[in-house]
Amino acid sequence: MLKVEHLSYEAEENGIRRRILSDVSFTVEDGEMLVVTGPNGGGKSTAANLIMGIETPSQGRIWLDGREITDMSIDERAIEGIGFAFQQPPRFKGLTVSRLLSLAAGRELAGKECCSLLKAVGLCGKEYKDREVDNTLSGGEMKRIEIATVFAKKHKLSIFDEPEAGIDLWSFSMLIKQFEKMHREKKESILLISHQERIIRMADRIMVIKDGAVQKIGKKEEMLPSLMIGDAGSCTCMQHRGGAGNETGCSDE
Ligand SMILES: Nc1ncnc2c1ncn2[C@@H]1O[C@H](COP(=O)(O)OP(=O)(O)OP(=O)(O)O)[C@@H](O)[C@H]1O
Repeated sequence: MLKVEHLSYEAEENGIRRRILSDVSFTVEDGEMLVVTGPNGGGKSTAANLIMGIETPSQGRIWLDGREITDMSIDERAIEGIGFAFQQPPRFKGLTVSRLLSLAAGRELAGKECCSLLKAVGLCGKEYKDREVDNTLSGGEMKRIEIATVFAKKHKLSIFDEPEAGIDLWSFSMLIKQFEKMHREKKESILLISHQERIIRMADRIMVIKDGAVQKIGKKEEMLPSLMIGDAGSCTCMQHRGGAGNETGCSDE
């Protein structure tokens, strides 16, 4: 279980300190899917970055399975069992996709394993596994490879920051199936940041972050009616309705 207590974050911009996140507390229970939504600039990614250790909180504490991780590095948190898919994934020139997946898995993956991870995100393994993780990959391809790196290993908590961003409808449908499978198996907790209705509807609980604070948190059934009429502070969750299912057309599994 993830427990976040009284998390605050301040950043300096042009010499002025600005409070980005203010007294945010919540939990993600074992096997639970918590979807975080809310208006742009509300502080969702900042909260995720603080959990992963990418940013340091000015106040507050974080625990994973009863162990405090607040002062741990990103690497230590990864070892503790947190997986993270960035909103804007970094690129690594000189590294192949299969090498990146092996690094993420923590062991050397066979070609077939790489192909099946890539297939799960709608990419043809044969075409992509030997490509470099550099600027030659499109934004959507990069995003899907990043998500595959999280699928490469079992975590206690997997965090996905707007997995839908830049992804076409067909690949999105495949992605949804993967999230549904993960959720059904309940082997790990999932924190998903999203504006997408289909993702929001998968949640056990929904949390709305607005103006750097938790505006609302509750069970999906209680939260959905107000979200769907835009009561959550111009929540944009109805913008992107997922498309029809499709396969990669890849025969390498
Ligand atoms: N290091 C920083 N320095 C200055 N401002 C920052 C910093 N990090 C975040 N911010 C600001 O904090 C606010 C929250 O940003 P954040 O990326 O967490 O929002 P978000 O809810 O994830 O938004 P979106 O839905 O658009 O992805 C934004 O106004 C952003 O510009």
